Amino acid sequence: MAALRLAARRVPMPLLGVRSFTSTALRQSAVEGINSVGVIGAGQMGLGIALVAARQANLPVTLIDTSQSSLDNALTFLDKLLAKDIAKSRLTESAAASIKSLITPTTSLASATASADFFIEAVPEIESLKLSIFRELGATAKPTAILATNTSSISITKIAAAAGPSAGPRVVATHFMNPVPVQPGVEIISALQTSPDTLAKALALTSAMGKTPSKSADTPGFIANRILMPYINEAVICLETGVGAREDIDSMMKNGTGVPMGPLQLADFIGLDTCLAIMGVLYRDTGDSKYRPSVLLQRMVDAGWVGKKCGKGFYEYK
Ligand SMILES: NC(=O)c1ccc[n+]([C@@H]2O[C@H](COP(=O)([O-])OP(=O)(O)OC[C@H]3O[C@@H](n4cnc5c(N)ncnc54)[C@H](O)[C@@H]3O)[C@@H](O)[C@H]2O)c1
Repeated sequence: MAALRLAARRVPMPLLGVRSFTSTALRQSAVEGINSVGVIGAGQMGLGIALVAARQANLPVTLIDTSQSSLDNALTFLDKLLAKDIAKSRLTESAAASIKSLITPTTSLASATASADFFIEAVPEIESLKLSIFRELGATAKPTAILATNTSSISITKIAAAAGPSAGPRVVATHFMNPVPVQPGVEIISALQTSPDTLAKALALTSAMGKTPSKSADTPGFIANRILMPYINEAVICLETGVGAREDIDSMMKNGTGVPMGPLQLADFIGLDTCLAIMGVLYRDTGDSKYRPSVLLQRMVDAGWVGKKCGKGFYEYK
């Protein structure tokens, strides 16, 4: 339950009104050699990662998404998050404006490859998509750039192989927890190819982003999802087989284990498509039937009811 207890923690945001934001020219990087970050994918994880890179590490971020509407939604959400912190006196208006000015949205990956020293990929959990992005990064990013993935379950070694032999040692996983601005945990996963320098830079940058990194081996699900996903999957099986109603399942786990939300609501927040993809990897890569995804989870995804991000999952969202 360590992962769940972690999820229950609420971390106070630092008072950034007193922090000085400097111009790009004067900026002192928190991590040697890392002066700018490229975040690929502006969904719920990518936006959060971009925000903490700008806010905590004070680094300029290029936020790349192939969908203009995803970028528009991300910027609207960013404004909302910053406004909330201004309203709670956790941020001054000028600090919020500085943070926002550090984030540059674009639909073109090519526009970031010449400048970014550290990429963090956060596109959907689709293996072929991630492999094609790392193939491109391996061929076009700066020869010193660190290439990190936020994958929840896909083999980092396979992703590093796609980047090619010269880029492979610079590939690593920085697996942030959701919601990124709130959760302090991040898993750092090394591929077989990852060099000690890449690992050190990933640990240093995530620490500068205000996170507490834990190292994990490149095994299916790593630490967090090896523990969390079977728990969520079992909750869906409980619903499917009539062991309990959704409210009873969530209420029991919430009030019985001290987590901030029950497993079905948490699945809605993560995205049922993401949960299904992770269970699929755990099942396929271990061959162990204890990881078989629940039929109901598959059917919810078939229906397009993938959780909070689409307005409907196990619960409805406006
Ligand atoms: N949701 C979670 O709780 C959670 C937690 C930890 C890790 N992750 C992992 O983070 C990654 C992203 O998850 P998410 O929940 O943010 O997904 P999401 O669906 O919210 O966002 C993905 C974004 O990627 C964009 N995209 C698709 N193809 C692209 C491309 N070729 N180039 C650039 N952008 C592209 C989409 O337009 C979308 O905006 C996944 O690998 C997921 O497993 C998710």
